[in-house]
Amino acid sequence: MEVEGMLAPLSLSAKFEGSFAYLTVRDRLPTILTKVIDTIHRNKDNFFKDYGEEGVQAEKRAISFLSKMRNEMQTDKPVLILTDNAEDTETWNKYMQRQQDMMEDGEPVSWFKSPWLYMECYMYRRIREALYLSPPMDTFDVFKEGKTESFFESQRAIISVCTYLQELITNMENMSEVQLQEHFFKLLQVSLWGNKCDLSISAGQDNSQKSNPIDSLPDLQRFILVNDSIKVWSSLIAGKGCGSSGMKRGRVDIVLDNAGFELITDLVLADFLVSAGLAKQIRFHGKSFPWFVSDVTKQDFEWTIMQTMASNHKWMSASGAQWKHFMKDGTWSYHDHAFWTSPHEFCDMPADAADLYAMLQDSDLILFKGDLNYRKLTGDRMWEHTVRFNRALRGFQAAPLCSIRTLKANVQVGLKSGHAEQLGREDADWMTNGKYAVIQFSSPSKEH
Ligand SMILES: O=P(O)(O)OC[C@@]1(O)O[C@H](CO)[C@@H](O)[C@@H]1O
Ligand SMILES: [Mn+2]
Repeated sequence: MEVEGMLAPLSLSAKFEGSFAYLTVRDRLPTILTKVIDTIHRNKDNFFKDYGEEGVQAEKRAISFLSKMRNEMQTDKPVLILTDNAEDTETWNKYMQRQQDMMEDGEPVSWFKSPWLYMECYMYRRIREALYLSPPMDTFDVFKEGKTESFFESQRAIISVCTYLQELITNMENMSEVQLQEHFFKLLQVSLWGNKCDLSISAGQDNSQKSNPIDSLPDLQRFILVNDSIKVWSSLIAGKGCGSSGMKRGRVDIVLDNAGFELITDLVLADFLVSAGLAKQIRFHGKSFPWFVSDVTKQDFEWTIMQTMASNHKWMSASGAQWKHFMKDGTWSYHDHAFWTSPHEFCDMPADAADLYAMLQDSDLILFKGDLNYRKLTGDRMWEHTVRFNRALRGFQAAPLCSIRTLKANVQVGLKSGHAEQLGREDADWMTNGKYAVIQFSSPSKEH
């Protein structure tokens, strides 16, 4: 799928001392691991209550696996193959071989020498392995507490977006296309800024939404570096038209990122798309095991809808009830695939997850939420900032797609000449502090 004659730039890596990748592997990842160990330890009594002595042994075993990994990471030991014989174990081990083949002078793949994207994903897969090898703890979500807290701490913001949605739906019939478009732009931005609330960048510290998200939009506008909303709108309108001619069916795929407030903003956006007739079907894609601290799993997805329904706020519970209904009648569906919890760049998808690629190809629009998805779309590489987004996708063109992301890693393409330099002068951390954002669109019909 790679465009001929153009090599991809180097991967971001902790081998570049002082870089954000380096600081993440040196500081943030061990902090996250320590919190994971602490969470498991704090739940010891519960494991005993549920499983007796077997539960206590499992707790010890999991903690010992995780402490060992923390030590390997901090002393830059070679990365180990996975031994848990899960559905994706072989793929992961093959990927390690691929990385090994790319190492200079046959040096072993290791935490501080290999691509950051790979090593960070690998840490979450190893957490999974530690639990998998410690039954009956294999289904325990070490990040559940944090995700639940972040949901409850964003209650007021959740109520305000649900109220906004319900008022919008009540008045929708009399709205012109221009008015609908305006509301779409607003909800897309609410979903964009929802991405500030991830728990990986804050190493698990509270990062919930406190202010009214709709009121904050005008002040935040100037932090959106690229805003392709109008192109996203056009592709929705085009998808709608195709439905009647029997081509595509008004399908929108949302590749989810974080649970908590961000997930609510995605559900509100999805509800709006269906209620306004801009989409007939929404497919949500989540993770098949706990990932990057706050990412959505099936359990989180279902829990969030149930909690929203159970609220004693009228508009919040009405939203939850509507979402449950969408799930029940198939208008909405939830999917997971091992590829989303793999270390692959998305340009690998046609070769490494052909079934998922084929599924995405019948979408009218794919919305990729969050920073990690942007890193995987662009391969987490040191692209020049002026390189076009289409080029950085390196052939990943399943369908029209849009990345909605606050910047939390040193990769950003598609900027005008001079823009990155200006940002660098104003704010040295512009690429990693989550203050800036992009809504970046790419369509397969455009040349690379
Ligand atoms: O994908 P998300 O939730 O927007 O961000 C996840 C993330 O915060 O985790 C890493 C830090 O550990 C960052 O590089 C990355 O941006
Ligand atoms: Mn995330």
